[in-house]
Amino acid sequence: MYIGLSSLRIRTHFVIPTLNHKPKSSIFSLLNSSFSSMSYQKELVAAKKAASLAAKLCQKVQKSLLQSDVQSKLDKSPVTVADYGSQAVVSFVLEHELSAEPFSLVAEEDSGDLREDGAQDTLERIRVLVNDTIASESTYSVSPLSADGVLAAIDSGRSEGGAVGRHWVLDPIDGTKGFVRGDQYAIALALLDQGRVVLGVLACPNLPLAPLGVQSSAGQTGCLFSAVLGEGTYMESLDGSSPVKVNVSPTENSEEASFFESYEAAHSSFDLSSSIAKKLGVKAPPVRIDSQAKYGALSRGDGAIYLRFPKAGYREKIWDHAAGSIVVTEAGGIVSDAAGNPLDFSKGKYLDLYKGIIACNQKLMPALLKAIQQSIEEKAASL
Ligand SMILES: Nc1ncnc2c1ncn2[C@@H]1O[C@H](COP(=O)(O)O)[C@@H](OP(=O)(O)O)[C@H]1O
Ligand SMILES: [Mg+2]
Ligand SMILES: [Mg+2]
Ligand SMILES: [Mg+2]
Repeated sequence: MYIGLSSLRIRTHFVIPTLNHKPKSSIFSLLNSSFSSMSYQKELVAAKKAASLAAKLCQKVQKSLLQSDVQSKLDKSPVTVADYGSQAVVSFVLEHELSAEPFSLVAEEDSGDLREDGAQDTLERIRVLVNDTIASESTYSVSPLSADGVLAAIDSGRSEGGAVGRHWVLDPIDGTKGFVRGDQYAIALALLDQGRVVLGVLACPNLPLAPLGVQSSAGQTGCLFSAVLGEGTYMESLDGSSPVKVNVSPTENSEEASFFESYEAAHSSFDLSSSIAKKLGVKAPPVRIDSQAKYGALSRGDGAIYLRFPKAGYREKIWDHAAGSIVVTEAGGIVSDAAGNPLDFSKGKYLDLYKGIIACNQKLMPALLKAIQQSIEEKAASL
């Protein structure tokens, strides 16, 4: 359903059926039921194991990060030995655990820079990290990976994804800038089936188990979020605890809704989000944290809204949102572009979207879409 709002056609995404809120009969419910009859239990176990092991590697590196561990990619963004190591570990675990299935992985990193002259020491550091991490998992009795084996594991993430078949989608460290700063980051792994996200796992080693803003006595950190289509979202400790079901904030009152955005000002327009928050009457200041840890925190109701408005021309990648989006939708939330259109993960590595990405519960969405459109129009008029 669409409603006209100014010149833009806004999709009232809040009535588009999700598995939790499906109408009695529609093409969507038929589609959903055919997906929900499938079991992804084996894939879920493998994904949780892969993300948890990769998190171990990242935690070890973050504790004693060396200057030489951080490099710059061609686009000037940072990459570390932990990004590469995490990608190799996830790729190894998935292939090992799911060896009977065809394997396709769309992942952020590739081995190009590690094959350059002068990268041998960095590659050796990654090789040792990867082998130590795999050896720490007692169920694997495999011989250590060679440098070529590590490069091959990283490069098995070269798939383009798409609308046909199954594809894993991996961000080995989402929020590398946060990781380097010692702040939040996430290992984000999702599974696409026929272009749709059907499973997502987010390992957030620095996220407190207690809600943000609430001091727990133990102050334990390290959360693992997991979601399967139609089965809800669960959170457990990365150290191992029973998963608990989580839900997005139920608030209908936008004045009491706090919102998340990037820590990095270059990743999202803070001006736009501030104008939107003002229109909604939001009283709390923005909660700025790195990575898809924002989706995890939103899924358990720590805040009620996520706003992300990259600069014009920036193209969002599927690995930055696939796992986070299902973690939020299975917790009862909605994730869409700034016009209310659902995110389409079936088009390869990139997401085509209007202005940005937003998330909140169903009740807040109409007011949020209206505030966004008004703020965008005001900004355009002031230029
Ligand atoms: N100019 C830009 N605008 C929006 N996102 C950007 C960006 N430059 C990089 N990013 C993405 O923002 C991600 C981090 O998101 P956040 O701001 O929520 O922490 C990065 O993931 P990586 O750290 O995996 O490269 C990167 O993909
Ligand atoms: Mg990156
Ligand atoms: Mg990322
Ligand atoms: Mg990354």
